[in-house]
Amino acid sequence: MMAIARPYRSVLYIPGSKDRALEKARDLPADAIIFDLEDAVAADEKGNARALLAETLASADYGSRAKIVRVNGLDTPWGRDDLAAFAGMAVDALLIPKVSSPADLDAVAALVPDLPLWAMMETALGMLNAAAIAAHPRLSGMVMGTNDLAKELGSRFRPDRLPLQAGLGLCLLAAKARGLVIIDGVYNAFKDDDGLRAECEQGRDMGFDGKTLIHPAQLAVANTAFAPSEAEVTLARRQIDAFAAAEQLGQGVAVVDGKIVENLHIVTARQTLAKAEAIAAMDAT
Ligand SMILES: CC(C)(COP(=O)(O)OP(=O)(O)OC[C@H]1O[C@@H](n2cnc3c(N)ncnc32)[C@H](O)[C@@H]1OP(=O)(O)O)[C@@H](O)C(=O)NCCC(=O)NCCSC(=O)C[C@H](O)C(=O)O
Ligand SMILES: [Mg+2]
Repeated sequence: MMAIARPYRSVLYIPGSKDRALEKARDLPADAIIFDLEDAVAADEKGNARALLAETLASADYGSRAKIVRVNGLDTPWGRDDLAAFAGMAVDALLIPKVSSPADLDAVAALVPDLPLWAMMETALGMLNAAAIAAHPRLSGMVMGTNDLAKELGSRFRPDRLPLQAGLGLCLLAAKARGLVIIDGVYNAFKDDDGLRAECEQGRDMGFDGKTLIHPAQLAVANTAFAPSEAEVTLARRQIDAFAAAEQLGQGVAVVDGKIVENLHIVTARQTLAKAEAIAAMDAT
């Protein structure tokens, strides 16, 4: 498993057609931005949004935020033109919607020789093929599309997301097995902070790197939920110190707060500290 090199606590969707939102995002505390040409843009706005976004990304400075463009699928009238417009741009990745099999990524990879690809995981077939999709050599990230997934499953929205757990778990396993970034789906009720917090906590507990968001008001909750807390950082330091002291005595196990600490826990502790440092560096920019 590969440690993530940059934080992805908050990944904000911005409709590529909304110039005010595109401008505002330059100053928002998002770790990454998904510039969306797919579902957030109406059919008769697709061409204008593509042109506006290409012009914006060529000229605007989004600082250290990761820049990801979600294109339309190749099975739509706009997919090919989207890929042509952004294949040579200085963005961090292209996000491909509704990826159901590695062949969907092959088709994009043939048209985009260089950029890393990310996959929207949001179809029933995509859940079943998650391991094969994650193994694609051009893939570096996955994003859960929980709205489309719920639509395909015919499931109801529940606070515990029980109907989605199988899909979330399969994609998480697939991504982690290949060292990919994996981001949880959106929380639609963008004025409900408590509901968002609960869903972020659930995603963090499961192992997601962060959450996709639809409104700036959701940033603070996600940034807090997916960062190591002060207590976690303090515990990580104490575990590292205690284990080092145990090793000095020729022992392979330490005890902290009544719990054993072995070498594997030190790996996690070091990852916690590395993540906290990466976040501090991000927040300082
Ligand atoms: C949800 C919204 C339509 C709400 O828009 P609005 O009513 O304009 O919100 P506010 O008036 O509260 O906005 C306040 C200011 O914030 C800016 N703003 C709003 N949203 C964003 C944003 N996403 N990024 C940046 N800035 C944003 C407004 O411009 C206002 O600025 P100011 O004028 O200075 O006050 C709207 O938030 C929205 O369109 N959100 C994005 C929706 C979207 O991207 N949907 C597609 C992705 S979700 C999806 O597809 C998931 C997946 O595929 C699945 O299947 O699950
Ligand atoms: Mg979707």
